[in-house]
Amino acid sequence: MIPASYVGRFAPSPTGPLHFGSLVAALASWLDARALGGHWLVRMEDLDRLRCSQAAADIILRQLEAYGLTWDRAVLVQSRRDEAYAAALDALRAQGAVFACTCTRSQLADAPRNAEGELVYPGTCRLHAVPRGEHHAWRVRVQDVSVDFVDRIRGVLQQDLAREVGDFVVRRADGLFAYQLAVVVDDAFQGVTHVVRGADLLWNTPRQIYLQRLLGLPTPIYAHVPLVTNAAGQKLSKQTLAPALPETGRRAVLAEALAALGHPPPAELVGTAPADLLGWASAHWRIENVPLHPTIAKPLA
Ligand SMILES: Nc1ncnc2c1ncn2[C@@H]1O[C@H](COP(=O)(O)OP(=O)(O)OP(=O)(O)O)[C@@H](O)[C@H]1O
Ligand SMILES: N[C@@H](CCC(=O)O)C(=O)O
Ligand SMILES: [Zn+2]
Repeated sequence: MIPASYVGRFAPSPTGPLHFGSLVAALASWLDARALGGHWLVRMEDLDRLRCSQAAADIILRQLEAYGLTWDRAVLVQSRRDEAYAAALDALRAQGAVFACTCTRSQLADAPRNAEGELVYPGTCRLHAVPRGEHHAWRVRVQDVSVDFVDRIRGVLQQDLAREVGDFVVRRADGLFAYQLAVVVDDAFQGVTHVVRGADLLWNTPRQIYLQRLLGLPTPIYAHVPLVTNAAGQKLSKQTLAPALPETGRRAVLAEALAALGHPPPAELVGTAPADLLGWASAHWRIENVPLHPTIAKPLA
Protein backbone atom coordinates (compact mmCIF):
# COMPACT_ATOMS: atom_id res chain seq x y z
CA MET A 1 0.00 0.00 0.00
CA ILE A 2 1.36 3.44 -0.87
CA PRO A 3 1.32 5.70 2.19
CA ALA A 4 -0.66 8.93 1.81
CA SER A 5 2.42 10.93 2.67
CA TYR A 6 5.89 9.49 2.85
CA VAL A 7 8.86 11.51 4.07
CA GLY A 8 12.27 9.86 4.09
CA ARG A 9 15.68 11.31 4.85
CA PHE A 10 19.43 10.81 4.70
CA ALA A 11 21.30 12.17 7.69
CA PRO A 12 25.07 12.08 7.25
CA SER A 13 27.59 13.51 9.68
CA PRO A 14 29.76 15.91 7.65
CA THR A 15 33.05 14.57 8.97
CA GLY A 16 34.35 13.77 5.50
CA PRO A 17 33.16 12.72 2.05
CA LEU A 18 30.69 9.90 1.50
CA HIS A 19 32.12 6.45 0.81
CA PHE A 20 30.56 3.42 -0.86
CA GLY A 21 28.88 2.33 2.41
CA SER A 22 27.18 5.68 2.91
CA LEU A 23 26.13 5.66 -0.76
CA VAL A 24 24.39 2.31 -0.25
CA ALA A 25 22.45 3.72 2.73
CA ALA A 26 21.57 6.95 0.90
CA LEU A 27 20.53 5.05 -2.22
CA ALA A 28 18.26 2.68 -0.27
CA SER A 29 16.56 5.58 1.46
CA TRP A 30 16.20 7.59 -1.78
CA LEU A 31 14.84 4.61 -3.75
CA ASP A 32 12.34 3.72 -1.07
CA ALA A 33 11.05 7.31 -1.00
CA ARG A 34 10.89 7.62 -4.78
CA ALA A 35 9.34 4.17 -5.27
CA LEU A 36 6.59 5.02 -2.78
CA GLY A 37 5.98 8.49 -4.20
CA GLY A 38 7.45 10.25 -1.19
CA HIS A 39 9.64 13.21 -0.36
CA TRP A 40 13.31 12.72 0.45
CA LEU A 41 15.20 15.10 2.71
CA VAL A 42 18.83 15.61 3.67
CA ARG A 43 19.91 16.60 7.16
CA MET A 44 23.45 17.47 8.16
CA GLU A 45 24.19 15.92 11.56
CA ASP A 46 26.98 18.26 12.58
CA LEU A 47 26.39 18.21 16.34
CA ASP A 48 30.04 17.51 17.00
CA ARG A 49 31.44 20.87 15.89
CA LEU A 50 35.04 19.71 16.18
CA ARG A 51 34.70 16.72 13.84
CA CYS A 52 32.33 18.30 11.31
CA SER A 53 32.93 21.01 8.73
CA GLN A 54 31.05 23.09 6.22
CA ALA A 55 33.53 21.94 3.58
CA ALA A 56 32.60 18.30 4.20
CA ALA A 57 28.89 19.16 4.10
CA ASP A 58 29.37 20.88 0.72
CA ILE A 59 31.25 17.88 -0.65
CA ILE A 60 28.51 15.48 0.53
CA LEU A 61 25.81 17.54 -1.21
CA ARG A 62 27.87 17.62 -4.40
CA GLN A 63 28.38 13.86 -4.22
CA LEU A 64 24.65 13.21 -3.75
CA GLU A 65 23.88 15.42 -6.73
CA ALA A 66 26.52 13.78 -8.88
CA TYR A 67 25.03 10.36 -8.11
CA GLY A 68 21.55 11.61 -8.97
CA LEU A 69 20.21 11.51 -5.41
CA THR A 70 18.17 14.69 -5.47
CA TRP A 71 16.44 16.00 -2.36
CA ASP A 72 13.30 18.02 -1.70
CA ARG A 73 13.20 21.09 0.57
CA ALA A 74 16.12 22.89 2.21
CA VAL A 75 18.82 20.90 4.00
CA LEU A 76 18.34 20.97 7.79
CA VAL A 77 21.54 21.65 9.73
CA GLN A 78 21.70 20.36 13.30
CA SER A 79 24.24 22.90 14.55
CA ARG A 80 21.49 25.52 14.12
CA ARG A 81 18.90 23.61 16.08
CA ASP A 82 20.09 23.95 19.69
CA GLU A 83 16.92 25.77 20.73
CA ALA A 84 14.73 22.89 19.65
CA TYR A 85 16.94 20.35 21.44
CA ALA A 86 16.99 22.53 24.59
CA ALA A 87 13.19 22.67 24.54
CA ALA A 88 13.03 18.87 24.31
CA LEU A 89 15.46 18.55 27.21
CA ASP A 90 13.31 20.96 29.24
CA ALA A 91 10.27 18.82 28.51
CA LEU A 92 12.12 15.75 29.74
CA ARG A 93 13.27 17.60 32.86
CA ALA A 94 9.74 18.79 33.58
CA GLN A 95 8.56 15.20 33.79
CA GLY A 96 11.55 14.04 35.85
CA ALA A 97 12.67 11.80 33.01
CA VAL A 98 16.33 12.89 33.12
CA PHE A 99 18.95 13.27 35.81
CA ALA A 100 22.29 15.03 36.02
CA CYS A 101 25.29 12.73 35.82
CA THR A 102 28.74 13.77 36.95
CA CYS A 103 30.44 10.43 36.31
CA THR A 104 33.75 10.76 34.54
CA ARG A 105 35.00 8.37 31.89
CA SER A 106 37.41 6.79 34.34
CA GLN A 107 34.67 6.31 36.95
CA LEU A 108 32.69 4.39 34.35
CA ALA A 109 35.65 2.39 33.05
CA ASP A 110 34.56 -0.80 34.83
CA ALA A 111 30.89 -0.55 33.89
CA PRO A 112 29.56 -3.53 31.93
CA ARG A 113 29.37 -3.35 28.12
CA ASN A 114 26.59 -4.52 25.81
CA ALA A 115 26.95 -6.65 22.67
CA GLU A 116 27.77 -3.51 20.67
CA GLY A 117 30.62 -2.71 23.05
CA GLU A 118 28.76 0.27 24.51
CA LEU A 119 28.86 1.00 28.19
CA VAL A 120 25.74 0.07 30.15
CA TYR A 121 25.32 2.87 32.70
CA PRO A 122 25.40 1.40 36.22
CA GLY A 123 23.00 3.99 37.64
CA THR A 124 25.53 5.78 39.85
CA CYS A 125 23.97 9.28 39.72
CA ARG A 126 20.35 8.21 39.41
CA LEU A 127 19.45 8.92 42.99
CA HIS A 128 21.01 12.38 43.34
CA ALA A 129 18.25 14.96 43.19
CA VAL A 130 20.58 17.85 42.36
CA PRO A 131 23.71 17.88 40.25
CA ARG A 132 26.90 17.30 42.19
CA GLY A 133 29.27 19.71 40.48
CA GLU A 134 28.94 22.08 37.55
CA HIS A 135 29.92 19.89 34.68
CA HIS A 136 27.38 17.22 34.22
CA ALA A 137 25.69 15.32 31.49
CA TRP A 138 21.95 14.73 31.35
CA ARG A 139 20.88 11.10 31.18
CA VAL A 140 17.44 9.69 30.53
CA ARG A 141 16.15 7.53 33.35
CA VAL A 142 15.39 4.24 31.58
CA GLN A 143 12.52 2.36 33.15
CA ASP A 144 12.50 -1.41 33.24
CA VAL A 145 10.81 -1.87 29.88
CA SER A 146 11.56 -3.65 26.72
CA VAL A 147 11.06 -1.82 23.45
CA ASP A 148 9.69 -3.75 20.47
CA PHE A 149 9.65 -2.55 16.91
CA VAL A 150 9.18 -3.98 13.44
CA ASP A 151 12.03 -3.40 11.03
CA ARG A 152 10.86 -3.68 7.42
CA ILE A 153 13.96 -5.70 6.53
CA ARG A 154 14.80 -7.48 9.75
CA GLY A 155 11.33 -8.18 11.14
CA VAL A 156 10.28 -7.98 14.80
CA LEU A 157 13.06 -6.85 17.14
CA GLN A 158 13.14 -6.26 20.82
CA GLN A 159 15.57 -4.71 23.26
CA ASP A 160 15.56 -4.75 27.04
CA LEU A 161 16.65 -1.13 27.36
CA ALA A 162 17.47 -1.13 31.06
CA ARG A 163 19.65 -4.23 30.82
CA GLU A 164 21.26 -3.66 27.42
CA VAL A 165 21.68 0.14 27.40
CA GLY A 166 20.83 1.66 30.75
CA ASP A 167 20.26 5.37 31.37
CA PHE A 168 21.67 7.07 28.27
CA VAL A 169 23.04 10.55 27.62
CA VAL A 170 20.89 13.19 25.94
CA ARG A 171 23.22 16.11 26.64
CA ARG A 172 26.91 15.68 27.14
CA ALA A 173 28.91 17.30 29.94
CA ASP A 174 30.58 19.57 27.36
CA GLY A 175 27.14 20.99 26.48
CA LEU A 176 26.66 19.20 23.16
CA PHE A 177 23.30 17.56 22.62
CA ALA A 178 23.53 13.86 21.97
CA TYR A 179 22.71 12.23 18.66
CA GLN A 180 19.80 10.26 20.18
CA LEU A 181 17.95 13.41 21.24
CA ALA A 182 18.70 15.44 18.11
CA VAL A 183 17.67 12.69 15.72
CA VAL A 184 14.32 12.21 17.45
CA VAL A 185 13.55 15.93 17.61
CA ASP A 186 14.53 16.45 13.97
CA ASP A 187 12.79 13.40 12.54
CA ALA A 188 9.60 14.71 14.12
CA PHE A 189 10.26 18.32 13.07
CA GLN A 190 10.82 17.25 9.47
CA GLY A 191 7.76 14.99 9.49
CA VAL A 192 9.84 11.92 8.71
CA THR A 193 7.61 8.88 8.34
CA HIS A 194 10.18 6.35 7.07
CA VAL A 195 13.78 5.91 8.21
CA VAL A 196 16.00 3.78 5.98
CA ARG A 197 19.59 3.72 7.23
CA GLY A 198 22.59 1.46 7.84
CA ALA A 199 22.48 -1.46 10.25
CA ASP A 200 25.18 0.21 12.38
CA LEU A 201 22.28 2.24 13.80
CA LEU A 202 19.89 -0.68 14.32
CA TRP A 203 20.31 -0.88 18.10
CA ASN A 204 19.96 2.88 18.49
CA THR A 205 16.36 2.55 17.39
CA PRO A 206 14.91 1.41 20.75
CA ARG A 207 16.51 4.43 22.47
CA GLN A 208 14.98 6.69 19.86
CA ILE A 209 11.55 5.08 20.22
CA TYR A 210 11.83 5.44 24.00
CA LEU A 211 12.54 9.17 23.64
CA GLN A 212 9.71 9.59 21.11
CA ARG A 213 7.31 8.11 23.65
CA LEU A 214 8.55 10.39 26.45
CA LEU A 215 8.28 13.45 24.20
CA GLY A 216 4.94 12.49 22.68
CA LEU A 217 6.43 12.32 19.17
CA PRO A 218 5.38 9.90 16.41
CA THR A 219 7.55 6.86 15.71
CA PRO A 220 8.63 6.50 12.08
CA ILE A 221 8.77 3.14 10.32
CA TYR A 222 12.33 1.80 10.31
CA ALA A 223 14.40 -0.27 7.89
CA HIS A 224 18.11 -1.04 8.35
CA VAL A 225 20.16 -2.03 5.33
CA PRO A 226 23.24 -4.27 5.53
CA LEU A 227 26.60 -2.71 6.25
CA VAL A 228 29.19 -2.78 3.52
CA THR A 229 32.49 -4.15 4.76
CA ASN A 230 36.04 -4.05 3.38
CA ALA A 231 38.32 -6.99 2.59
CA ALA A 232 39.27 -7.22 6.28
CA GLY A 233 35.59 -7.56 7.23
CA GLN A 234 35.45 -4.09 8.83
CA LYS A 235 32.58 -1.67 8.25
CA LEU A 236 33.54 0.78 5.49
CA SER A 237 33.97 4.05 7.36
CA LYS A 238 36.21 7.04 7.60
CA GLN A 239 37.88 5.35 10.58
CA THR A 240 38.75 2.31 8.45
CA LEU A 241 39.97 4.66 5.72
CA ALA A 242 37.25 3.90 3.19
CA PRO A 243 37.99 5.88 0.04
CA ALA A 244 35.69 8.75 -0.94
CA LEU A 245 33.20 7.95 -3.70
CA PRO A 246 34.98 8.23 -7.03
CA GLU A 247 34.32 11.19 -9.29
CA THR A 248 34.63 9.09 -12.41
CA GLY A 249 33.04 5.74 -13.24
CA ARG A 250 29.90 6.63 -11.27
CA ARG A 251 27.69 4.40 -13.40
CA ALA A 252 29.61 1.28 -12.40
CA VAL A 253 29.65 2.34 -8.74
CA LEU A 254 25.90 2.94 -8.77
CA ALA A 255 25.32 -0.45 -10.39
CA GLU A 256 27.48 -2.03 -7.69
CA ALA A 257 25.53 -0.24 -4.96
CA LEU A 258 22.24 -1.45 -6.48
CA ALA A 259 23.59 -5.01 -6.57
CA ALA A 260 24.60 -4.70 -2.89
CA LEU A 261 20.97 -3.82 -2.16
CA GLY A 262 19.70 -6.91 -4.00
CA HIS A 263 18.70 -4.98 -7.14
CA PRO A 264 21.39 -5.71 -9.75
CA PRO A 265 20.49 -3.77 -12.90
CA PRO A 266 19.99 -5.76 -16.11
CA ALA A 267 23.14 -6.05 -18.25
CA GLU A 268 21.83 -3.68 -20.92
CA LEU A 269 21.46 -0.90 -18.34
CA VAL A 270 24.92 -1.20 -16.81
CA GLY A 271 26.90 1.71 -18.17
CA THR A 272 23.88 3.96 -18.73
CA ALA A 273 23.62 7.38 -17.07
CA PRO A 274 22.86 7.53 -13.30
CA ALA A 275 19.40 8.97 -14.03
CA ASP A 276 18.49 5.93 -16.16
CA LEU A 277 19.81 3.47 -13.60
CA LEU A 278 17.90 5.25 -10.84
CA GLY A 279 14.73 5.36 -12.94
CA TRP A 280 14.95 1.59 -13.48
CA ALA A 281 15.76 0.97 -9.82
CA SER A 282 12.91 3.06 -8.42
CA ALA A 283 10.48 1.23 -10.71
CA HIS A 284 11.82 -2.15 -9.54
CA TRP A 285 12.51 -1.38 -5.87
CA ARG A 286 11.25 -4.03 -3.45
CA ILE A 287 12.59 -3.59 0.04
CA GLU A 288 12.04 -7.31 0.65
CA ASN A 289 14.78 -8.00 -1.93
CA VAL A 290 17.40 -6.23 0.20
CA PRO A 291 19.66 -8.95 1.64
CA LEU A 292 18.91 -9.89 5.21
CA HIS A 293 22.42 -10.68 6.35
CA PRO A 294 23.92 -7.84 8.38
CA THR A 295 26.97 -7.21 6.20
CA ILE A 296 27.96 -7.28 2.54
CA ALA A 297 31.56 -7.39 1.42
CA LYS A 298 32.52 -4.77 -1.14
CA PRO A 299 34.16 -6.79 -3.94
CA LEU A 300 37.00 -4.39 -4.65
CA ALA A 301 37.38 -2.78 -1.22
N1 LIG B 1 29.65 0.76 5.66
C1 LIG B 1 28.39 1.16 5.62
N2 LIG B 1 27.46 0.38 5.04
C2 LIG B 1 26.16 0.78 4.98
N3 LIG B 1 25.71 1.95 5.49
C3 LIG B 1 26.60 2.76 6.07
C4 LIG B 1 27.98 2.41 6.17
N4 LIG B 1 28.62 3.43 6.78
C5 LIG B 1 27.69 4.37 7.07
N5 LIG B 1 26.48 3.96 6.66
C6 LIG B 1 25.21 4.70 6.78
O1 LIG B 1 25.40 5.95 6.18
C7 LIG B 1 24.52 6.88 6.76
C8 LIG B 1 25.22 8.20 7.00
O2 LIG B 1 26.18 8.06 7.89
P1 LIG B 1 27.53 8.87 7.80
O3 LIG B 1 27.95 9.17 6.44
O4 LIG B 1 27.46 9.96 8.72
O5 LIG B 1 28.36 7.65 8.19
P2 LIG B 1 29.19 7.34 9.45
O6 LIG B 1 28.67 6.05 10.01
O7 LIG B 1 29.33 8.53 10.33
O8 LIG B 1 30.45 7.12 8.60
P3 LIG B 1 31.84 6.82 9.09
O9 LIG B 1 31.69 5.57 9.89
O10 LIG B 1 32.54 6.71 7.83
O11 LIG B 1 32.27 8.00 9.93
C9 LIG B 1 23.92 6.20 7.98
O12 LIG B 1 22.64 5.76 7.59
C10 LIG B 1 24.81 5.02 8.19
O13 LIG B 1 24.08 3.95 8.77
N1 LIG C 1 24.27 10.90 11.43
C1 LIG C 1 24.15 9.51 11.78
C2 LIG C 1 23.00 8.85 11.09
C3 LIG C 1 21.69 9.30 11.63
C4 LIG C 1 20.52 8.46 11.26
O1 LIG C 1 20.41 8.05 10.10
O2 LIG C 1 19.68 8.24 12.13
C5 LIG C 1 25.43 8.77 11.45
O3 LIG C 1 26.39 9.42 11.22
O4 LIG C 1 25.58 7.59 11.44
ZN1 LIG D 1 26.96 9.74 36.84
